[in-house]
Amino acid sequence: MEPVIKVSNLVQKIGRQILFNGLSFEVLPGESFGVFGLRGAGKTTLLHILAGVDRFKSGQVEVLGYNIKKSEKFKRDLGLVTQEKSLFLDMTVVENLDFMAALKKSSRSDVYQMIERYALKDLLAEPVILLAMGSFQRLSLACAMLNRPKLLIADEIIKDFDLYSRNLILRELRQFQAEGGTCVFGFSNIDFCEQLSKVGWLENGKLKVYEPESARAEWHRQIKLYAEQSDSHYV
Ligand SMILES: Nc1ncnc2c1ncn2[C@@H]1O[C@H](COP(=O)(O)OP(=O)(O)OP(=O)(O)O)[C@@H](O)[C@H]1O
Repeated sequence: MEPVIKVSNLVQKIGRQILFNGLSFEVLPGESFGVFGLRGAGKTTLLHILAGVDRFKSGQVEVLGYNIKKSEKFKRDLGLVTQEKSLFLDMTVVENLDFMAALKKSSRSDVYQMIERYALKDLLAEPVILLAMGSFQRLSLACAMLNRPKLLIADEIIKDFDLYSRNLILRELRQFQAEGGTCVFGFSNIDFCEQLSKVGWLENGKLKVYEPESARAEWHRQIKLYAEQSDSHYV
């Protein structure tokens, strides 16, 4: 099975800081790969490299069969949800969908399907800036899915928002994977492990791959160790 993502010896520097010191890993078709790490570990930077947004210092990155330094064709089959608000805030919901659909050469029926699937019908005339966080995230994912991608890259897709939006988004992600889609998520809440098939843990410039349950166990081990060390300072 050819990997959807193949990263070999990836090095990234920001100023003098070495953020990635030779990362190598693969993501297989249909996998749900979560990139985990503490604040500033480089989750967003790694996702942006995989999406072809950020340049990188050295190493090789292949996405959907393309060396991303040589070809941008992989972007046709990519859906992206970034961490910061990445819709047009001063346009309405339907204007965002229409504009994204035009860029991605999606059909009218794709737009209608997204409106239906992401329960956006009653929000079409709303300016995006007025949307509640859950609705905003439903629209972000709908826009990312307009081109029927093979690979979804999404940074902190589940946030602290309403349960309806959370359940709808998780349902759609499961459906996407059931149809053969591959996902890469950036996440910082360990409970998100439930949604994943693999976890890539970023720490000190390296990435270690865990089964989700082992990542959760490692997180709780570190928390316990940290609490014990903090307690011993006060003895
Ligand atoms: N454009 C930039 N200029 C300078 N420093 C940057 C830039 N982008 C990222 N950094 C630094 O690189 C490091 C990694 O940032 P990144 O946002 O990728 O981490 P993260 O794991 O996603 O963090 P968070 O959980 O806070 O989102 C941080 O130290 C950040 O300050």
